[in-house]
Amino acid sequence: MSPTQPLPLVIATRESRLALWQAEHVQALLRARGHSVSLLGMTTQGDQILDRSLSKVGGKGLFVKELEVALEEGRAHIAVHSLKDVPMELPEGFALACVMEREDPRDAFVSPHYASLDALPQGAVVGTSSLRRQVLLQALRPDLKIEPLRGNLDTRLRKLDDGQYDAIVLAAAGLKRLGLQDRIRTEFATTDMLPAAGQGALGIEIRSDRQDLMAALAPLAHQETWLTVTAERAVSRAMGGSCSMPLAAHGRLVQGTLHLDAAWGDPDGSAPLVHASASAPVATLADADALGIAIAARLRAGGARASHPVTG
Ligand SMILES: NCc1[nH]cc(CCC(=O)O)c1CC(=O)O
Repeated sequence: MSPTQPLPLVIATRESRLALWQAEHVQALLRARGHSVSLLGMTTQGDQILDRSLSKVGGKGLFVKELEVALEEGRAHIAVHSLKDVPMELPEGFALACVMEREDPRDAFVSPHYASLDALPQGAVVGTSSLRRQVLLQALRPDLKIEPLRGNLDTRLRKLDDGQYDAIVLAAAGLKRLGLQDRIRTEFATTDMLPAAGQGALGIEIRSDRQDLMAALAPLAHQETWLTVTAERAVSRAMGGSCSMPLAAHGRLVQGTLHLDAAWGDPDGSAPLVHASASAPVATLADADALGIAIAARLRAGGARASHPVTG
């Protein structure tokens, strides 16, 4: 029943449990469409450098570069990424073939002893290496001590269980995909912890000269998610997006109207974030991109900082 020619496909993937889950998820969907699909596991620099924050060593691209080399050399045909880790502009010669349906985009509060952020004692230690999470946590609870936390999901949970932190903040999506939803004590409201652009969504990257693959992957696309994350990523791109500044962007598509909230701040994370929101009817990726760019202009116009959200 496959509308396109069955293809032998190789998926390049990182070897963390979450990356493998995501690659196997895509493998199963493609197999169900008649393609024969194998996995090529690889380690990226992002997996190896665990002692420094990503913003200091080169950012998101560290998780995708080795996979792109495998695509370039023809050892693999597609790479499955957490969209949150994919740089806003792909290198020349690569394209996003599609974006798949989003898992829960929220951040999760994870702690062995405390039920929520509010339940943490004064001065408790919370682990996160994300500048966005750090600044948003500090806005909610200025007394908390934020400590760096790197590594894949299992590593981060182990460090929490070892007692190095009172609590950590993780994407709900990763925990749910790995069946670890029981570790979630509470999910943050997106109004308290505005998610990262693309959080919870998967993207499939290919070489842009492989239009034949585009056709095979098109059925895996989820149009609502694609529109939403395109707007979120446009904010990030227009703000010069990298993980060396705190940036959040979260969209919700309701009956054809995209409601987009965004926030950003200083690279040193010392000031409260500037917020902006806007809504517009969105039917195409170009519409979504334009809304993201408009919000970015508002964020810039918000000046260095504003304590109240700029809405409209
Ligand atoms: N930065 C690492 C990363 N990349 C994607 C996810 C989670 C899953 C997702 O957002 O799709 C995570 C872990 C986390 O932030 O807790």
